[in-house]
Amino acid sequence: MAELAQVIVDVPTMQTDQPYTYAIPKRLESQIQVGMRVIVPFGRGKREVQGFVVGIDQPTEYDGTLKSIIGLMDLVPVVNTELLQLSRWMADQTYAFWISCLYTMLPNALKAKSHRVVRIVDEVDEQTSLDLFQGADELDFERYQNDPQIVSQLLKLKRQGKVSFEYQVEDRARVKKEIAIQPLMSFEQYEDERVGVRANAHAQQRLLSYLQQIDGQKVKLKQAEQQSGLKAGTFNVGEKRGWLKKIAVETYRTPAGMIPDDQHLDSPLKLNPDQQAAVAKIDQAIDQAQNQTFLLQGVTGSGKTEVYLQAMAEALRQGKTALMLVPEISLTPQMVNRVRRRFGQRVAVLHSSLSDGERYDEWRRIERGEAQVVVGARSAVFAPLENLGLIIMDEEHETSYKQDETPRYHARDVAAWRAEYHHAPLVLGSATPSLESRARALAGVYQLLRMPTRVNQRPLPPVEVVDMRPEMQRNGETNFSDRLLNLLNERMEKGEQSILMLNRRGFSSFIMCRDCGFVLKCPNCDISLTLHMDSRTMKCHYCGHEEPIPSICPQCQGRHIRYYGTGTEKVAAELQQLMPSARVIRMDVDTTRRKGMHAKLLKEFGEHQADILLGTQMIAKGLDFPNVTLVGVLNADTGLDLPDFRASERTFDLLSQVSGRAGRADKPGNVVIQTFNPDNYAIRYAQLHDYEDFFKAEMNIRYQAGYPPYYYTVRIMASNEDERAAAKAIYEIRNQLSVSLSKETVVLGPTPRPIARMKNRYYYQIIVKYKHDPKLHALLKDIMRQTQAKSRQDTLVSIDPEPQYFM
Ligand SMILES: Nc1ncnc2c1ncn2[C@@H]1O[C@H](COP(=O)(O)OP(=O)(O)OP(=O)(O)O)[C@@H](O)[C@H]1O
Ligand SMILES: [Zn+2]
Repeated sequence: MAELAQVIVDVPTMQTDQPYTYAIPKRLESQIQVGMRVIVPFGRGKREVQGFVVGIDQPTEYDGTLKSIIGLMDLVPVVNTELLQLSRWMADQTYAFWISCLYTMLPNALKAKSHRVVRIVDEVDEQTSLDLFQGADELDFERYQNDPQIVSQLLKLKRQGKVSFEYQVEDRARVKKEIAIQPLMSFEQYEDERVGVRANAHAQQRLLSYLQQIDGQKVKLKQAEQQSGLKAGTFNVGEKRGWLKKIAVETYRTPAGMIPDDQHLDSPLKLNPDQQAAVAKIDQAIDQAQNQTFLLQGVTGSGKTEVYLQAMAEALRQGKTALMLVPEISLTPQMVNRVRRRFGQRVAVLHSSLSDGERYDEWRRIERGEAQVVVGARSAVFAPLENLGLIIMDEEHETSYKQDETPRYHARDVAAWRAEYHHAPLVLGSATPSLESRARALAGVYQLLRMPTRVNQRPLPPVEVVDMRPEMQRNGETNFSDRLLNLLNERMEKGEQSILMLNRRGFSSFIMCRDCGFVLKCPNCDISLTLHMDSRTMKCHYCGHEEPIPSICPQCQGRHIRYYGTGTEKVAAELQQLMPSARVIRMDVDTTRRKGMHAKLLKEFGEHQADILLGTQMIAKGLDFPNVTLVGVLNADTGLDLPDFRASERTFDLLSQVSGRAGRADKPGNVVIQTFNPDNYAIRYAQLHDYEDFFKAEMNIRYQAGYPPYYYTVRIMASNEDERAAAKAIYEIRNQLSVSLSKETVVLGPTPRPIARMKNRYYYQIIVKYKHDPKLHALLKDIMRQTQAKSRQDTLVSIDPEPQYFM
């Protein structure tokens, strides 16, 4: 008789994308659990790979031919039952390997081949310490994992809280330690010591009474120094005299910013009737554990955040946990701070600019149940929260919720899956919902909650559209219309602030030779190089290729090279010339590259250290500054010409979002939108703050053209360094599809992808549009399987369900 485990191995190919059966050695039988990582032999030779245990079978008779698991990587599962199921569903939905989905859910620190150590975190008796740890305070678990006696001893110590198990990938992913002091004597013993110490040795006397005061508890040294007002040296003396001992205790790295302590939290605001109605509906769903999806459609400044916060509070009151997703969290420090100020220590924050160590610490706080509220960007949707009572997705229309590499999941779908698993409501919030979500609300699949007015009946700011064509004729090339400049000056005189946005969507600065028209392109990709003034180079945004800015045209040797496109730098320079006394903060990828810069610049602006905040799209979202009464969009139309059916929707969203930053408090606001397409419908409806009519117009266009939400879409791409091979592969796929798909399904292409060459590979694509095609899913899985099997041909095939971009 033997127990068998089902293991998904870390060999991401189609052939291995299924559980393999391994025998569980006797010594591991009592410890192994589903969701743990293991080391197993794989393939011929002595190759050892990592894997995840995804199932353990009933003991069976077996003939001894199976390979055995070599060792355990974990003592507790790193993936719980829910996430394991989710990973499997996700692999199926996104045409990705199961193993890739499993790793996607884990923090980096647990991804690479990790190394485990066992550390003493609390006193263990001397014998154990000598026997097991040989007097040191940590041991290398790798060396002992196959010794059942040692393992069981360690497990016992772990249960007693005396040792911790840690995964080490690199130093930065280590558990962080801090020195603490541990009093060694009783109150009376300290009393006796005091008598022995000279009365004028004030510091030592103070230390003794401090030690009495903390009553046997260990206190972090830094904190002890603060509380007692004593210097580190005094604690050293105390240690020599045997009054205390220094120990290392585990601490968490807290990402950016202080967490307020629980006495200084914000209290909830008094809700207005719309907010109240929304919160009541959501609370009811939480209380009754109803898996309902709500679409909270509230104009900018309608107080959606307060609705989120109060609904999350309800989930906590019910003893449940809450997950809040926000797009690109580093761009919304204000939002994170509001959540932290409301829930304090119970909040964990997850986002991409955390270091691996910080992320790992936050993950552990969640996994251990110490944090019950999680705020984070896309991948936070996998936060190992148990007992979820509510999931919120703010700005649900944002494309950053879709991952554009494998596994190509959309966080909205994953959130919906988890909400269903936990019988919890899901709240999708936006001022400008995606057409897909709004259509679902219309069909009654989602429940629509509306907040059509701003808090306290403040008006939405009037929006003026300025046609830049006559402006240019009058004033020559400029980024500032007379109207915008007048308003900017007026605001400055009144001591009010302005936000200016330079729309960089689908747009880059490039150079062109005026004599021959030559444009400098990337040698590896089918795209022009972007000018970067800060590093004085031309860069490719796809492959990273970099070269100096040419002063002579490489084609005709002419000297008339011109810079096209407008960067924030150039606009800032023009602004400084037009308004010499204005204090301007510039915010773009260059000025915010360093960690924490984004938050710092926003803080400065919030403290009115500048009159104007000039930035790219990154300033459009979520900012709430009461003193901002003017928003200017310098170029509204740059995104409109992209070969993408969502171009108008994105432009409308962006303009609505950024307009919403003006006049949010008592002072009324104004918005100026500069454009070369003043009659474009996306711009006109944004001017009128008219989501409803934009929705109708855009739905009509989508209907005519057969695009989402009337159809679902899948993009299939094939790439190869050899262009003909890529084309051949995509035609084969096309043929295969056309044989078996339903009549209603439309296959567009094959065509070269709009950016046809990238990193020296040629790309071809097919777009499949379908309404209901029962065979498609299986067919696509087949295609995936076949193309993977033929991998020696060097053709890569990817399948992207509901792509957000078609470039
Ligand atoms: N019930 C309330 N009473 C008073 N002030 C409120 C109330 N609800 C929200 N506010 C305030 O109104 C402002 C706007 O609210 P909030 O930022 O939540 O809006 P929002 O709908 O999330 O906006 P956006 O979509 O533009 O980010 C905030 O300063 C918030 O503190
Ligand atoms: Zn390139």
